[in-house]
Amino acid sequence: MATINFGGVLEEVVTREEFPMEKAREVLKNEVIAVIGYGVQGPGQALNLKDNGFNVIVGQRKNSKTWDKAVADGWVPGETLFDIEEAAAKGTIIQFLLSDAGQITLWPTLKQHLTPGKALYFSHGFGITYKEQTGIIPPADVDVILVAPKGSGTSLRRLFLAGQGLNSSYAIFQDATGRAKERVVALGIGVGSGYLFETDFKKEVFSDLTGERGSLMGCIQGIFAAQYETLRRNGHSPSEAFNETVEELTQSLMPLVAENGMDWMYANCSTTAQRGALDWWKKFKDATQPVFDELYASVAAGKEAARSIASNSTPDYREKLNEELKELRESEMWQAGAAVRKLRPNA
Ligand SMILES: NC(=O)c1ccc[n+]([C@@H]2O[C@H](COP(=O)([O-])OP(=O)(O)OC[C@H]3O[C@@H](n4cnc5c(N)ncnc54)[C@H](O)[C@@H]3O)[C@@H](O)[C@H]2O)c1
Ligand SMILES: CC(C)(O)[C@@H](O)C(=O)O
Ligand SMILES: [Mg+2]
Ligand SMILES: [Mg+2]
Repeated sequence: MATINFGGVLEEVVTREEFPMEKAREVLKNEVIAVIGYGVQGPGQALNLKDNGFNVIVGQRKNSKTWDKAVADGWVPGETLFDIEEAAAKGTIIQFLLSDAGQITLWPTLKQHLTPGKALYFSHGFGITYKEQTGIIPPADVDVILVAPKGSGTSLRRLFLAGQGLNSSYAIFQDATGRAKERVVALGIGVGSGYLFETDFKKEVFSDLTGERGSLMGCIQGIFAAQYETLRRNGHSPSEAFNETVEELTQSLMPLVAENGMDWMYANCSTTAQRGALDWWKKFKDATQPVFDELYASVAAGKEAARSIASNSTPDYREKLNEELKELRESEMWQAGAAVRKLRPNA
């Protein structure tokens, strides 16, 4: 563990220097890692583990699109690809990577395969933290661990293929074997994490649900839509409104923030822009703070979990989500975006 100062607060971080891939392979050399579910995280984690030299199998529903995707990705039926129950029976570490709602349906089946000494692995604190709603209560004689990549499974795989990594949170809920720590850290390194930040299941799910509903996904779309509408109402063309709301942010300014922070990005803009941004950011913070507080309270009360479980458990949940995504895609702002993307000089 390295002690690192985060803005004045000291935290322990696991690094690849102290826990290299060789050590991770040694720790897991006798394990069969069964990745259950092949949606977004499933492929990223399973393929990274396989390419890193771990013993991995995939469990997926037969006769499904994702089964075919797994075959196309190189998993071999009967050798490294099985139906869910068979994979769960074979695995000594079970990576439960169905959707959070799907985990509830599968739980009664899966728990029968959690024999003593196995490890149950999650990439989200959801199932365990909201146990009153999910019914996911593991037996006492298995390890219960978490590695949650802080980003999309798609990015986890892309960054791995680019020779980089994506940082993850890790947590131990239950250490039945005395090996939970080495297992979880080895898995974190194996799935392609760069650094591993310690947390617990509850903190992981509360922060993750807040982040994706907030600044990462929900809030960002809301702010884009509001600014775009203001510009359009005042007679600006769709291309001008989109460029000034989204394109410049993703193409020019966010890479500067990612590289060296907000003040660095500001410093690379005009003093006119700096004056305005420094004046206005606090107004935006004050306007949105009550919404963030409401959001966190809803997460902590289990209301976001209830909403997600109810809506993602209906037989047509995927079609319903796709309908709403289509509405977003077909809005003028994102249609303008599609046209703007085609005009990127490097495209
Ligand atoms: N998507 C991400 O990049 C991401 C990032 C970090 C953590 N996570 C967490 O990782 C886990 C997996 O997320 P995901 O986005 O990969 O999941 P997903 O929504 O893509 O679903 C994964 C698989 O579950 C299957 N599934 C859903 N309901 C099922 C059911 N009733 N029976 C059998 N299979 C069913 C789906 O067909 C799919 O193949 C979740 O706990 C999620 O919160 C996801
Ligand atoms: C990729 C995210 C948003 O970080 C993850 O939390 C998810 O739920 O997909
Ligand atoms: Mg999430
Ligand atoms: Mg997340």
